[in-house]
Amino acid sequence: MDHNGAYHDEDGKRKDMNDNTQRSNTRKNPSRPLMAFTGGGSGGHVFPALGVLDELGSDFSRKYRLIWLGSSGGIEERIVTEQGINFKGLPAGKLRRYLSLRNLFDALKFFSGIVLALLYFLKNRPVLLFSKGGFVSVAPVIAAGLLGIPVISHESDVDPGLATRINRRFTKVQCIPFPESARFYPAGLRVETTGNPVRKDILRGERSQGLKIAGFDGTRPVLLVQGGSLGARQINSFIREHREELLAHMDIIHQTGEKDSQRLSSTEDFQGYFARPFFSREYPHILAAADLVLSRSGAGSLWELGITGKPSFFIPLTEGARGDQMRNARYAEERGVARVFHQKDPGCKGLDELAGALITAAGDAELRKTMALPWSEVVHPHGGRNIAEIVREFLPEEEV
Ligand SMILES: CC(=O)N[C@H]1[C@@H](OP(=O)(O)OP(=O)(O)OC[C@H]2O[C@@H](n3ccc(=O)[nH]c3=O)[C@H](O)[C@@H]2O)O[C@H](CO)[C@@H](O)[C@@H]1O
Repeated sequence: MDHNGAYHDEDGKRKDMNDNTQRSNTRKNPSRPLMAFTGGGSGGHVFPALGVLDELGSDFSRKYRLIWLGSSGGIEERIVTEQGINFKGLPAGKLRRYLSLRNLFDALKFFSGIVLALLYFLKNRPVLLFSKGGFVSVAPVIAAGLLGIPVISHESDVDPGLATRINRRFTKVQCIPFPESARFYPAGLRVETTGNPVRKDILRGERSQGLKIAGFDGTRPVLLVQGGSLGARQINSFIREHREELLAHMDIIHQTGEKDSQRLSSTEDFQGYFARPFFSREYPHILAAADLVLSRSGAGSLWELGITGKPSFFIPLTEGARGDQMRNARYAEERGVARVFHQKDPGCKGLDELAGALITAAGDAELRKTMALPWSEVVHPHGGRNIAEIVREFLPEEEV
């Protein structure tokens, strides 16, 4: 990729950043060494790896074939193939924390995932496996560990998820977001505080483009409401309840997720309200148009809102989750860059205070500036570069 953000294909032809084949690696050339990636279950387990690939650059994509091992039909398959990266689907169950007959089927899927990954690796011998976590990553990581293929693992959250905890036995280097996260890993494992990688497109969004997509004229402050890669029912209910009150003070762009999109976008005739299930290539422009953001506190969103300096209001996902989003959100709030709201957690402001807080911030540009300023002390844009340096340590010398 050159400094203008354009890529060059194998014949040296320049490609625009909006070209779907920008990371194109689908041309088969078996003589090139293979680098494998794994992870999935949500966008948060895929998008950060694109930030690492951006830093490895077009030279790397010319010299290496890339393969992503994920669950067939999962969100990772769509994101990765959209980026022109080869995808291999593996059977992957869910890791449930309760008894269910489905656990038996999922255990079978899990073991067949290990066998399939072993067979794939034996045949194709990748030089390295980069794991972005999520349960689907466990089988390939175990297979790589058994075959002595080096594994670099990256965890985006303050504390590791179950997949990362299992994977660390097979991992050569564990990359973490914050220095405070190191305490969750055993002594003897090489742990590197790299930060979280963010895909470069995120910094290339244009406000005017975002306003155009939403059909807004930019005279009123814009609130972006987003629920992570899958949408968020609780946030959607909040917006349904308070939409008219909020629309009296601001325009709203709302990423609803697929499940709620019908219910919310059927009422799209509200003036100043624009809803879509998911923003794909437009997302950086949509983010650039936002003056303030109401969001889940997945680690991916947290870093992207941070490096683009957005005043942020979080409703962490807690139902059925291990509490990672609450810890991410609190980490940001303690450092003064976000406000955290929750229905049940007594340590947070209640949702009944949220509409008022958003209206106050929308009407006060100085307050928004004060809220956004300390972000640069919490996150940084070098996560991808830091991880790319570690990746290079493991590549055969003549290929780097
Ligand atoms: C339900 C679940 O397990 N959530 C986890 C998941 O978050 P999840 O994937 O839901 O959310 P994240 O905030 O981490 O990532 C969302 C990603 O989606 C992208 N985006 C979002 C909206 C949109 O319209 N278009 C778009 O491209 C954002 O740019 C971002 O990169 O992984 C995170 C990182 O491991 C964890 O912290 C979360 O706890």
